[in-house]
Amino acid sequence: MIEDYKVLQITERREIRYQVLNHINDILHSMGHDINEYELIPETIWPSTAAREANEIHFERSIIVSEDDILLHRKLNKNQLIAYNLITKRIFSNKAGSFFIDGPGGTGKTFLYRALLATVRSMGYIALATTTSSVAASIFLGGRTTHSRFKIPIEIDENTSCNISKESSLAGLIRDAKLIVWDEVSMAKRRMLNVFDLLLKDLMNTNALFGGKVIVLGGDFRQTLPVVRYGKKKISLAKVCYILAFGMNLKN
Ligand SMILES: Nc1ncnc2c1ncn2[C@@H]1O[C@H](COP(=O)(O)OP(=O)(O)OP(=O)(O)O)[C@@H](O)[C@H]1O
Repeated sequence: MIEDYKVLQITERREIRYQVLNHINDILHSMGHDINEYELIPETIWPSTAAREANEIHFERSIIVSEDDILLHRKLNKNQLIAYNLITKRIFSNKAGSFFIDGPGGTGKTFLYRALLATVRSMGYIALATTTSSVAASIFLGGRTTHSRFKIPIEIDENTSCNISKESSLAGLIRDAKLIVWDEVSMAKRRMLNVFDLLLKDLMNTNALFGGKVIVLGGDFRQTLPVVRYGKKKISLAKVCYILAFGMNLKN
């Protein structure tokens, strides 16, 4: 490998060594490892952005669901079970579906998402868990902010699009996802929904809402429901999503 780098006319030995270690680290990252964990070299090698992404994708594709989570669906209450059955039916019949779990904090939304994610993942499929805020993202296994998972810029305007190439492994992961959960959607800018919708349409090569995927949005929209651009019109999510209202507080 060192000889390969010499061809690139890098003359300094230290720089060649550094480039080679970086390259090895990138390969290890694609397999879910990091060169520093082996304690073979004194310096710390930081992974490149591409390697970090490869590592995350490896993680998403190999999530192991705990026994407890696999059994969560058996504990669902009546409202949660109705939602769970409707959503899983769409997922496993390969049909599109947009659902909106509408409920204030403490009404069992997260519990339902965890049951759905566990069911899909335990069958070897990809399910992506995202939330608008980073604090909430940490509740889920593999949880990420929606901005970071779909590379949606923080500052968005009419012309914003996501920074994901169609050929990238991240695009492949999103295309493969049987389920995408986005909690706290009520805290996101409305335009973010449009950008998300356009990304999925583009990746799935279709004009169907959210690329024809099964999408579970959640949040508390007592006063307003967000709008999303559908074709050329802007329409309320209430018109295109199956709304499932959770009302009873389950805390304590
Ligand atoms: N079916 C259930 N069986 C047992 N406990 C449940 C069930 N559903 C929810 N809970 C519990 O009720 C509490 C509130 O549920 P959960 O966190 O899912 O609500 P939430 O709507 O997501 O609220 P928040 O937005 O504040 O997180 C949690 O402690 C959760 O473990």
